[in-house]
Amino acid sequence: MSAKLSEQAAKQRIDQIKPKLKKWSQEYYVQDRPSVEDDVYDSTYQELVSLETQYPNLITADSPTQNVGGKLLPQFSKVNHHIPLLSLGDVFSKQELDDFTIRVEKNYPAVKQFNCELKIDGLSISLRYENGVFVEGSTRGNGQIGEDITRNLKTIPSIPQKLTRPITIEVRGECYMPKKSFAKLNEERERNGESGFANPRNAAAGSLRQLNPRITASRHLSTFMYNVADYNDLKTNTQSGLLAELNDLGFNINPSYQVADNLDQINAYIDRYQQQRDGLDYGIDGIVIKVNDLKLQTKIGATVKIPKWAIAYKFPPEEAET
Ligand SMILES: NC(=O)c1cc2c(N)ncc(C(N)=O)c2s1
Repeated sequence: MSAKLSEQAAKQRIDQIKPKLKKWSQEYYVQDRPSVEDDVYDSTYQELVSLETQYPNLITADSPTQNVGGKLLPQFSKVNHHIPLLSLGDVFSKQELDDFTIRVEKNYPAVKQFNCELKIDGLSISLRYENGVFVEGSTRGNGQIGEDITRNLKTIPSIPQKLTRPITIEVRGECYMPKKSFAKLNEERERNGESGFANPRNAAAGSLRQLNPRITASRHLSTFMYNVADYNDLKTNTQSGLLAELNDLGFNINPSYQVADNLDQINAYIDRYQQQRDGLDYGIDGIVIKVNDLKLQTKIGATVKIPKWAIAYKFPPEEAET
């Protein structure tokens, strides 16, 4: 929490921050060409959240903290997410992570396990299946309304057109561009005199939000699925079991998830993947720690924007390549 500013100073700072975050958000979500690194956006956003928490009367409806994500591209028809795609609360230190797990276990003593998962640096997507058949896919958009990109998603090999069981389900995950594909794409674009994408996340977003599915198909995109909009048709009652069941249904699941019984195991997982991230063929910008029991997730619930049973531990920004 920043040092306590006077209300007037806080208002001045908030009035400085909001236009910056809106500009950066527009660049990031709509043009896929951000002018600042994620950690600059994240830390400025957290400063706004901290100031608005200190002075809730300074929160305005147009504040970036009051809506998730960017504008929708008018060329795509819209999809209403009946169960909103939430964002994630972020922590930037192990102390803050410790505070999160202690708070959850204090308020919900029944919590015994967390599930640790890699935070994939891609574009959030939602896939809807009816009786086991892929019927609709969309971007997160602002969490409530997304863009219908079904035709583009149908070109991605890791997205099953038909599940191994005829169930009706809505699954959420991340679409990403492998680092090797990103490097080849930028080499090709530069050979053709086009500007390269800033990073694999922007390349994935730019490739998914193409009007021509054939361009999407040429971009070697892949997916890792990790959440379900509702758990009705599933047999499992844990997050780790959910991932195994999604895998059995035919989805691509990131295999690096791990159940943790205590904070030491969570910290060991974080250290392991902070070291291994450069060797992965996909970008990760942190770790997602979730209460493992699905019924407890539901009991703990969410705010209007983020789940209270999960947190994202964000890695420090990678050293800029000299
Ligand atoms: N915004 C979100 O809720 C999430 C975003 C992400 C992400 N980018 N990568 C992995 C996970 C995960 N394993 O849950 C989540 S959850």
